[in-house]
Amino acid sequence: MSLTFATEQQVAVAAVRRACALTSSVFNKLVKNETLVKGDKSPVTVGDYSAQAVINTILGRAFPDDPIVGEEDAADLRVESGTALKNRIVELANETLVADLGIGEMAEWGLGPGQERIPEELLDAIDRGTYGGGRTGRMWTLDPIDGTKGFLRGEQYAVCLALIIDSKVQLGVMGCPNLPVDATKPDGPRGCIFVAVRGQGAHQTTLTGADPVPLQIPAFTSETLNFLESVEAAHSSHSFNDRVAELLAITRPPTRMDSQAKYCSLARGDGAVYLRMPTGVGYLEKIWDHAPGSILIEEAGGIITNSRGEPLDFGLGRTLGDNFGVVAAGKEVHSKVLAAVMQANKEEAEAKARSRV
Ligand SMILES: Nc1ncnc2c1ncn2[C@@H]1O[C@H](COP(=O)(O)O)[C@@H](O)[C@H]1OP(=O)(O)O
Ligand SMILES: [Mg+2]
Ligand SMILES: [Mg+2]
Ligand SMILES: [Mg+2]
Repeated sequence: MSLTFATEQQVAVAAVRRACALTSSVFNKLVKNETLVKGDKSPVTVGDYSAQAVINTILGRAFPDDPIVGEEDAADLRVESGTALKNRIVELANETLVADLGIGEMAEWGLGPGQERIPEELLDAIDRGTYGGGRTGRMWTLDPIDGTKGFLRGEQYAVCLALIIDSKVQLGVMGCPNLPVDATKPDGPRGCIFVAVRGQGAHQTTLTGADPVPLQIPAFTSETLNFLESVEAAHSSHSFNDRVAELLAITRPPTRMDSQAKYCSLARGDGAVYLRMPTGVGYLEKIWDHAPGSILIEEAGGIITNSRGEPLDFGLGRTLGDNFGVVAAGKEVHSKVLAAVMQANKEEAEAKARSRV
């Protein structure tokens, strides 16, 4: 393991880039009967499974000893009723793995012509993602498609991969195939990869790895402040954000966007604050939904905490534990937002107490 994580970065970027090519092609070919419904009712597509198969295959070859905390598992593909889906996933994953080598890619990672896997190897690769996480050791965390709802709507989604060592995120790579390269040109070219390495900063490239641009969260004035928030009202409280915006006298409307693309947008200054407060249904946030985004924000000069001002804890297992939300912003803005979040929380608690008497 090198201290600069140069190889890890190269492998992670290659894995995310290939997965982005796959998910884009799945979207273009997507037909309804290729969408499964998982126990949690979230739309799980053929894209989730095949992207996880591709990324875990590459990680497994490059770093055979590293465990992976991934969102998906192959259980539904190992039963008779999953055969058609499995065949489609095997075909797509292999198509992606055997594509010609791109910039910085190596055949020894199992990439390039002639590197097809048998179905069992690909299902096992998906199941490399079942690691439970924990306080110590080196591990990857993967969300093959974050923002499945955005993906299915043809809007924002992200392929998200991070390396965690002893509970601390050291490397984050996110691919956003539908994100405009330049937010001021929404109709311009789309597709970006975001990379952050602990102590080495953050940058954005195109999906092919071209045109690297360093990322630094800019300063915002009270007139330019605005929020980035989920599209889905079930995923974070829109009304809470409205109250915080009111307390901060924010006049610009929030930008609603699915997935960790919100972290990417924040890191390059498209929006000023990412606020994600629980909706009160007991949902626990997963580490793969925040690990790469959190290092991107920190390396772009920002701060990310929960609503109590504490750092997110990536050492608790597959989840972040008790859900106190997420507050991410540039350094100066973060403290102001946190104070307003605490004020809005206090008001909510007081209103609840009043309704009880
Ligand atoms: N009740 C919930 N509260 C918060 N996040 C949720 C909830 N249900 C699902 N999610 C997760 O929110 C993330 C997307 O967030 P956003 O709406 O900001 O794009 C997804 O990872 C999604 O998980 P999943 O991938 O299992 O669907
Ligand atoms: Mg999901
Ligand atoms: Mg997710
Ligand atoms: Mg997902």
